[in-house]
Amino acid sequence: MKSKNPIIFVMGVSGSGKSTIGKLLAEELNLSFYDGDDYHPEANVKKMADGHPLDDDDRQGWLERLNLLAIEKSEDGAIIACSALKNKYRTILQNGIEEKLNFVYLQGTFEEIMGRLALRKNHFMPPELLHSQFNTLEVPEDAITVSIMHTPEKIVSKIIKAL
Ligand SMILES: Nc1ncnc2c1ncn2[C@@H]1O[C@H](COP(=O)(O)OP(=O)(O)OP(=O)(O)O)[C@@H](O)[C@H]1O
Ligand SMILES: O=C(O)[C@H](O)[C@@H](O)[C@H](O)[C@H](O)CO
Repeated sequence: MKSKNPIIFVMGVSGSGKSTIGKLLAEELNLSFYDGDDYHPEANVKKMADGHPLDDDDRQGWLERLNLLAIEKSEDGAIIACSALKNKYRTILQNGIEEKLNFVYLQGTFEEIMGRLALRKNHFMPPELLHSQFNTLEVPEDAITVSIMHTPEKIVSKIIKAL
């Protein structure tokens, strides 16, 4: 691992496993975990729950909050789950941080992820929004990319090896 206390963003579309993998990775690395979903304003959560995808304007303030969180945690390190779908969103997350952030991209196909969303219970995000998540996604070129089709433990060990 390059840095002792890294800031690691676990990114990908809804249902790719950001919360599941992020929490486990945080345990393994003894770092705190923050779920980007908890930083959305209420209006964003309501919009998604009502079946409407967020747009760039909706995401702006949310990404700025997560950027501030990353700055605040730059000494201690942290694992942050955030969809970070577009290149320009990832640029917002990096603002004002000298050291390059680590992005881990959880890669899965529409069918693989839809299969999991269909089974997931008690979550505000409707599976119908997965199409727009994929349409918005700009696959990162310089992220640690791991297939979601392994056990969470295996995914985490692959990430740790790649860091
Ligand atoms: N590697 C895995 N193998 C099997 N099931 C998994 C794996 N990773 C996650 N899951 C399951 O897939 C579903 C989606 O995972 P999770 O909620 O962590 O995704 P997410 O990216 O955080 O979603 P969202 O962005 O919508 O909050 C959950 O039901 C979770 O238990
Ligand atoms: O950028 C986005 O569209 C949002 O962040 C979504 O990805 C949700 O927060 C999350 O995935 C739902 O659980």
